Amino acid sequence: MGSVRHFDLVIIGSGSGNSILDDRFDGWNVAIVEKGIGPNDAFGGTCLNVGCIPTKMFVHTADTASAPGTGTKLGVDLQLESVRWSDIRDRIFGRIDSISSGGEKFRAEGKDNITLLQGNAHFTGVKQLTVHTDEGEETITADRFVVAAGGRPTIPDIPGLDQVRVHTSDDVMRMAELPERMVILGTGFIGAEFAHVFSALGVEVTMIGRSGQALRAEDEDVSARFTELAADRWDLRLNRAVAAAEPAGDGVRLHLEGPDGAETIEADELLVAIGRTPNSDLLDVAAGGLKSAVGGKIAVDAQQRTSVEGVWALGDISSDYELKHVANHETRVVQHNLLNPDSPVESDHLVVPHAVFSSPQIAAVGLTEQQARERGINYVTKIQDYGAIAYGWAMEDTTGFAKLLADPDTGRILGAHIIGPQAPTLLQPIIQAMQFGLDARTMAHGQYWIHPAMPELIENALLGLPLN
Ligand SMILES: Cc1cc2nc3c(=O)[nH]c(=O)nc-3n(C[C@H](O)[C@H](O)[C@H](O)COP(=O)(O)OP(=O)(O)OC[C@H]3O[C@@H](n4cnc5c(N)ncnc54)[C@H](O)[C@@H]3O)c2cc1C
Ligand SMILES: NC(=O)c1ccc[n+]([C@@H]2O[C@H](COP(=O)([O-])OP(=O)(O)OC[C@H]3O[C@@H](n4cnc5c(N)ncnc54)[C@H](O)[C@@H]3O)[C@@H](O)[C@H]2O)c1
Repeated sequence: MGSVRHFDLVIIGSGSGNSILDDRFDGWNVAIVEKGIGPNDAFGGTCLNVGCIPTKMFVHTADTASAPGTGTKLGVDLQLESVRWSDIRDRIFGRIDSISSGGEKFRAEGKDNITLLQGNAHFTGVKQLTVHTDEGEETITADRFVVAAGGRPTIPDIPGLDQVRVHTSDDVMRMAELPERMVILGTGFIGAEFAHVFSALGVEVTMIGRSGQALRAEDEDVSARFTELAADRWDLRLNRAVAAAEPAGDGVRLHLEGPDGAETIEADELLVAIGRTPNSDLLDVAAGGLKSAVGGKIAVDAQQRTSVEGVWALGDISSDYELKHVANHETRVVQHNLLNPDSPVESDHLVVPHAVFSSPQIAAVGLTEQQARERGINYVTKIQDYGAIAYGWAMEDTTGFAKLLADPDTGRILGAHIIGPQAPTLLQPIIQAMQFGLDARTMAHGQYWIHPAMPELIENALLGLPLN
């Protein structure tokens, strides 16, 4: 081994890990290691480059393109004249790519005490990392490490898949042209969001799921409603296994096994969205002495400490949740614990919400009804339709609802599930109530609710809970 540079702190990953560094670290000698993500090897991690932010910019665009569908029932006939894909794509990435390259420049040149090492890294010992940069291989050590190396799209082992063009969320938003037909494998978050985006922009979408429901991790009523609506909008093939893939002209042909036997599907493009794999394998965390948890994630305690003293992990590589707001929270915990070793704090994962920005939107927090049942928890529910509140009449909504679960004796809110317009925004006051211990009765009666605004959905759901 040549000369080994030693740092006070090494951070692996420029997604959430990049937010650790502020002025309080000015006296520290820090290295941040990043291999680059997506087709352009970008700086700044998943959310900025290939995740939350571009997808939601596409979702908003898709919502706008869907306006004719919602206008008709209101008596407003609209027409979608054209979708300028390259303009949409370039507008979105014009904004994102410059933020990414600005962040990279700042990290590379902005502070004398921070070194940006660009390249693939893997552990070669406890608190020892080897980085493969363009200039060659460099081994570094540090007193403290933060592992924030995230995950990557999982590619299934399907015969013939290596012979066809496979898109993942990493590159599908940058396609040169919109295809006529797209097949999406997976009916989870990413499948549901991209099915909305591409179908709203005029692509014929076929969605393949291996179970009998789309978004099956959601509350059973929400998942059932979403599945029903998805089947109206897309060619939804459930209970299907993909037996093989092969090229078909310039596109792809999939051979499926389903309830009615064998079938084939052809499309111009294939998007695989069946979950994500933590990057702990590529990083060889075992060589660094880091213990793994279920699914290959790095095991951490409530302070985000790994099994090696002085090494923390956060975000997708260690968290049970693959959500940016969770990664951000864990980042703040690690930041505090680095700066205040004598008064460490713990991550709070008690009330973690999520949202799926499909059409309709979905947002949820707390227990699903199936979880409450399985755990033998005493609960009551109320399902409040959008169609039964004034703003729901204005929207002529006939499919959306909010479902609440609460403890019948104390009124404590146990879970909330919303499917319909602005679901994530409508959920936020419930998250607040659950986090700060506000019970359903006090929440419903103890404040004004703006009339006739959409949060009346929540007010009515709370009032309708059959509490003792
Ligand atoms: C399509 C999509 C949409 C999403 N939408 C949402 C959403 O709407 N809301 C939400 O809350 N969450 C969303 N997420 C999830 C969210 O993006 C992630 O939870 C979050 O970005 C994880 O952050 P992180 O810091 O843990 O990892 P990342 O941001 O993935 O950062 C890890 C970094 O480490 C680098 N790296 C990895 N291995 C190495 C190595 N060996 N050497 C050097 N560098 C390495 C990677 O290149 C990467 O830049 C979405 C995810 C996807 C894929
Ligand atoms: N709005 C958001 O917050 C948002 C958006 C996108 C992604 N994300 C995060 O990214 C993660 C990854 O998203 P995702 O949609 O890839 O994963 P997911 O876990 O949401 O869904 C994957 C789906 O693929 C299925 N599946 C797994 N293996 C399969 C196989 N071999 N063949 C067919 N189907 C298979 C699973 O049963 C599941 O239904 C999410 O779990 C989420 O945490 C969040």
